[in-house]
Amino acid sequence: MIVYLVGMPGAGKTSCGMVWARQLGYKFYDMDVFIESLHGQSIPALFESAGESRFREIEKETLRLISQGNKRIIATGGGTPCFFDNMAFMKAHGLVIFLDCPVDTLIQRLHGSQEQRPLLQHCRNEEEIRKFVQELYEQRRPFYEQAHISLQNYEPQSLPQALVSAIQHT
Ligand SMILES: Nc1ncnc2c1ncn2[C@@H]1O[C@H](COP(=O)(O)OP(=O)(O)O)[C@@H](O)[C@H]1O
Ligand SMILES: O=C(O)C1=C[C@@H](OP(=O)(O)O)[C@@H](O)[C@H](O)C1
Ligand SMILES: [Mg+2]
Repeated sequence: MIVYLVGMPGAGKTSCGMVWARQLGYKFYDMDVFIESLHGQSIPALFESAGESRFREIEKETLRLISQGNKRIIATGGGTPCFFDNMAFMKAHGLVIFLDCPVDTLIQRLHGSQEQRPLLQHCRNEEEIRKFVQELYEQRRPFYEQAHISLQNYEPQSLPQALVSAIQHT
């Protein structure tokens, strides 16, 4: 079983995926980290040098590359399910979990971590982050909602029962 975590930047895909994988005895892969080591560049540097559309192609290739094997949790990037046929691909290859985090929480978490997140680099203050994140969320929600399971009120410290049950039943 491959478990894909999808959701907005700051939703906790990376932090939850790492801990839940350990608790399940699964391997953990973070797509952004994988891309960074494969290309020897940070995500912001890759956006800068190659541009977003090339990044999306790399992301698509990487998704296919790490979707081999079993017992792994993959933390995707926030945009992964929204480009090409990535969502259909993930649904066909495993269990897709939407980490559905309130926009207010996202804004709190993203404020101050803009350097690592190229999409937010143009935002000059909290108000601009709010507007950008709200619009992005509205635009992406139709993709995220195609996930097999949506989770709210999750945290890294507690492995969601819905995830455990879904794994047991497949
Ligand atoms: N309950 C929580 N669940 C997930 N992340 C949390 C929580 N509380 C605080 N955080 C923090 O929010 C940030 C989430 O970022 P990250 O895991 O990188 O998200 P993503 O990979 O979805 O962009 C981290 O700094 C993490 O420490
Ligand atoms: O939302 C996006 O389009 C992106 C989210 C990032 O990952 P996180 O969701 O882990 O921040 C990273 O893949 C890249 O900066 C683009
Ligand atoms: Mg992440």
